[in-house]
Amino acid sequence: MDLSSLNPAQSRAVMAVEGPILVLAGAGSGKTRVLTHRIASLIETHDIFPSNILAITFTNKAANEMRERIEHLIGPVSQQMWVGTFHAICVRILRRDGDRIGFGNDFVIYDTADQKALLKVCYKELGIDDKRQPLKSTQYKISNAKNDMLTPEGYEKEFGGDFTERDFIKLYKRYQEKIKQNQAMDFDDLLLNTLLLFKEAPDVLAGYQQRFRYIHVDEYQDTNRAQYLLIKALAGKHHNLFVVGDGDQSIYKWRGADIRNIREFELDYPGAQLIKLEQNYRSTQYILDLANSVIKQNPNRKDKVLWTDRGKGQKAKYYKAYDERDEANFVVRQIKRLVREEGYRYKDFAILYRTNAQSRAFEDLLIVEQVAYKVVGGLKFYERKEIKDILAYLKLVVNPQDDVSFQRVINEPKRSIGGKSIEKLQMYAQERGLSLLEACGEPEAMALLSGKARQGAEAFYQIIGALKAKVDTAFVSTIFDDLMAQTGLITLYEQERTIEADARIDNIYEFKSVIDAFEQRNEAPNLRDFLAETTLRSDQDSIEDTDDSILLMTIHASKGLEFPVVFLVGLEENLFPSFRAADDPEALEEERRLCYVGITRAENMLVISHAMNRTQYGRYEARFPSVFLTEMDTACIDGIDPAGVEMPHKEKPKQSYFSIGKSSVAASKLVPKPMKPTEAAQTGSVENIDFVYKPGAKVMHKVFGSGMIISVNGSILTIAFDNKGIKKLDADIAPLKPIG
Ligand SMILES: Nc1ncnc2c1ncn2[C@@H]1O[C@H](COP(=O)(O)OP(=O)(O)OP(=O)(O)O)[C@@H](O)[C@H]1O
Ligand SMILES: [Mg+2]
Repeated sequence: MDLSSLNPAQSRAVMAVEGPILVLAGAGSGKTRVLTHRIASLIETHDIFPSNILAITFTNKAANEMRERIEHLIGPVSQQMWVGTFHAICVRILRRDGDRIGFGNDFVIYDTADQKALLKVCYKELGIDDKRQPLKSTQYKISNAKNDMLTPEGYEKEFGGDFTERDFIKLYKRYQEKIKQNQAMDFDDLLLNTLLLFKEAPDVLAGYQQRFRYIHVDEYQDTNRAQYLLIKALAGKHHNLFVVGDGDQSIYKWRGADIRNIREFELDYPGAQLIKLEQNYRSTQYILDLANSVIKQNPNRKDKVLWTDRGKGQKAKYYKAYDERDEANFVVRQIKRLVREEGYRYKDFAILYRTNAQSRAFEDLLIVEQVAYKVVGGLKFYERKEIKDILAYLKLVVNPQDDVSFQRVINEPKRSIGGKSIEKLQMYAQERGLSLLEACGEPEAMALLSGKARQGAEAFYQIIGALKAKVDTAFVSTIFDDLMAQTGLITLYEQERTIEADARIDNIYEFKSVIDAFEQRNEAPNLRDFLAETTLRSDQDSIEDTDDSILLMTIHASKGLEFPVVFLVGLEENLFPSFRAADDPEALEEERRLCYVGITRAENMLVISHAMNRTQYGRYEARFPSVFLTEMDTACIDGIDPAGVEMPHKEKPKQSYFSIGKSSVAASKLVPKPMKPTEAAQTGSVENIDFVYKPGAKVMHKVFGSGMIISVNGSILTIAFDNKGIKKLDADIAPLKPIG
């Protein structure tokens, strides 16, 4: 093992083999790197079998990187090593041994959208009004209960006395019954059921304890209770547990992460070695000092030393924007300049923001400017309708019990099966303990449906049946091709001849290439594993190294990553820190840690900005600069007034703020149409400004180029394109931008 690329403290961590070890260190000090090196060293120097090693990472991207690096070092035997996220590891365990707690290895995994669909059914059946008990909050509460290891019964015991909890308890119970009936698990169930398995089947646990002699966990500060218990169980025999983390980067408290797990590691694992790393290899000194000036405002933390020999570097740049469009304009102008003058590539830049909705202003401009960009975790590929439809078909092929998937696609494409028919099927199925798909195989049930619906249901049953027969022998790609041929999904979209349908077809082909890649990567590719992998895909996975694109993402999604240049935008009160932190000191501390994470992603250059006015939830209003700006050490920032940050002003910016070269966004042609804050707005995924298009206005289309609007009918625009003739497009979906 070559240790020359590690500093003494890092080498110590790599060479400490037995017993519990905690590496506690600030951002960019090489924690993840040490973890990877240690695994390689176990195999290379200490002759540990790869199959005795478990490594838990925070994202699938990190897992793949680790696997690749280790494969590079030791070759294909690394395949026997288990590397993955908590969820992926649990899936693997449950597929092998879930039968011991009543799960076949065919169970499907429900993502948040599936969860929502299932909850809707529960609301309906129980007659509970979602205005009184909002669906989103139920979803959140169920997840929290599960992270705290509370089953519906456990929850009832604890909180049943409180009448305001009554509806929630009913919903949680019904939800859990149904999910079990469907042979499904949501993300939290994966952890919970693994723990349950270990409790019910101690021999199974003993087997894994024996197998995983060396256990590793990255980003330990963000583990929740269930994850903590899982590690504790697995490490229960050999106690060779190697965890790395940084209390200052704990940013998932709202999802149940418990910072005590890291603080009390030495109590939980007596005799633990503590190793601290102090040299930072990522950033220059100004950036580190700036990060430190913010995080040191948090009470109850141990101050850490972090130094770098990369030199002082450049001070952070500061920009006070007039509004969010001016902010975007500034950022894009800077990026273009740096590419032009300093030899940066687009992929060297990351724009980090607090909420997803903020990406919109940047996207607007980047499209007009024709600069390649990627929104990480924004509009997720796997959340698009056509992809979810295909996934639902495939899930149903694997698991005929999956009623949620059945309802999603039974009438997609149209098979004349409406709500009434489904209700009839449901009644029939319920009485006999069948799934909806199974009911379609019963002549008696079919007799209940009208002629057309019956034909549709029978055809559907046949399609799924024929595919199911191939599941164990055929390639995933063959099953996919068959599915397309039998359902005619692509053909139908082709007949639509709209841009949206074309985009959907593109996405379906893109999906096919996902399958191809999966088959190339795996020795024995099968549909079950493929579905597990796609459902567990995390936000960071959409980043591809080869892309030369600017990356846009939330600070949460940037954890563990690094970029040569970082733009940290929207440093405003009630945005960053979030309005939720207004009168909650603990929430404010978490926001501050998030700010620390954001700053420490930067290698060479950091640019911070805020806007004096912003449209949020449809209202254009004056904004106050973030408290974090006032905490930052001004000696590390260029262009900021050391006397403090000024309050908002309302003067108009110079015209140049709005224009970059020829293709400027003409602010005057756009009439903002206020939108109500929706449920989605709270999760940050809503686009908060919408534009009214008028006849006569010029627009730019991503594919067709420039054109002029001839008429407007609702959201349907008729546009005469300069080179592509006249087309009708839906303003809500088409990749269109107004141009001046
Ligand atoms: N000894 C070293 N020599 C050279 N480069 C190093 C060394 N240690 C770490 N690095 C580099 O420093 C950067 C940061 O390392 P790494 O991502 O492992 O830090 P981290 O502590 O995990 O950061 P974070 O807290 O953000 O997850 C990486 O580019 C890594 O390759
Ligand atoms: Mg790391």
